Amino acid sequence: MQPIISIQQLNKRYASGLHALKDIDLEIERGEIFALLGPNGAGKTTLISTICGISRPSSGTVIADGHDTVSDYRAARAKIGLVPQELSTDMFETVLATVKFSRGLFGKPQNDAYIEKLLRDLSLWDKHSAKIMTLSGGMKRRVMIAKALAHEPQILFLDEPTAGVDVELRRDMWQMVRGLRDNGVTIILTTHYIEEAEEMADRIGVIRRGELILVEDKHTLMEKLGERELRLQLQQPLASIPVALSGYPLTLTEDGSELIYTFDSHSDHTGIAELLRKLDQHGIDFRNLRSRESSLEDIFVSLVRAS
Ligand SMILES: Nc1ncnc2c1ncn2[C@@H]1O[C@H](COP(=O)(O)OP(=O)(O)OP(=O)(O)O)[C@@H](O)[C@H]1O
Repeated sequence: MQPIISIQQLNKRYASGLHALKDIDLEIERGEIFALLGPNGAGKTTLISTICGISRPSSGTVIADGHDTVSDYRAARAKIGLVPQELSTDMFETVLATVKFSRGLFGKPQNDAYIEKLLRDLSLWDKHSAKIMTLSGGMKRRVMIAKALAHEPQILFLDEPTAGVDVELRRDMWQMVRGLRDNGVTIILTTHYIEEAEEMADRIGVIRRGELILVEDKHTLMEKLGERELRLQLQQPLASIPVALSGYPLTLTEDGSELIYTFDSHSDHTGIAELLRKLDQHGIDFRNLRSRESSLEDIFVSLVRAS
């Protein structure tokens, strides 16, 4: 299948001289949820703005559903819905008028049935005649999504969709985004909440200092880079790791109460049995043993830290 977005050798230099995007190559598959991760200032918003045609590339091309985002801007933009980080709308307007107006901006004929379905899908229909200023923060965010989808785009960009939102609302948002994907919308989101990417994304892209350093299927990424950790809660705290154990990948917690052993989850030989024997030989008793797999967060932190 043809990718819905195809980005080739994309570069963006700001007037200040800052090289914000460096030789980005990326294809987004139709119908996927793609999460773009990166530390502050990595270039996520710049990448989204450039794909959406809001910011012009310095070089390279972006094709959105068959249309070049520079030479065929209007057609490309019509395929895209963008939910920006900041709430940006007329707070005195009603929900329905706001969403209808957005559709009109793209020259689409009025379609009351579509707008009603959209508002119902986003649990906003009850509020269609309410002024936006009277809505809760979560509802305002939904209105921003309804606005972005008013012209029936195939692609939806969500820039930090749940920043500052409480856990419950975040889960609602996730469910709603999945619902949109099930209706055939391709979704690209940026997030600081790694948990969000872990929960939602089919694929993950990591951007660091303007470079896309990794694009991978989420499960493959977690399998490939994941490590397991064994934590041994000691009966007696240790002041330091005994010399006899210095050859093992062990760390001691600051208070000396836990030994942490890290091992490759795919290796046939974990070395755990041998480690436990050694501990026994040296009279190190433990009262509890827990194992944990590294999360996407651990993987992400190690990726962006590596220089
Ligand atoms: N209009 C602009 N002019 C000059 N530099 C800019 C402009 N917009 C962004 N930058 C710079 O480009 C770099 C990338 O910024 P961008 O906002 O794309 O990062 P981000 O990954 O979205 O960050 P955050 O997670 O903080 O939102 C930063 O160094 C930023 O200061």
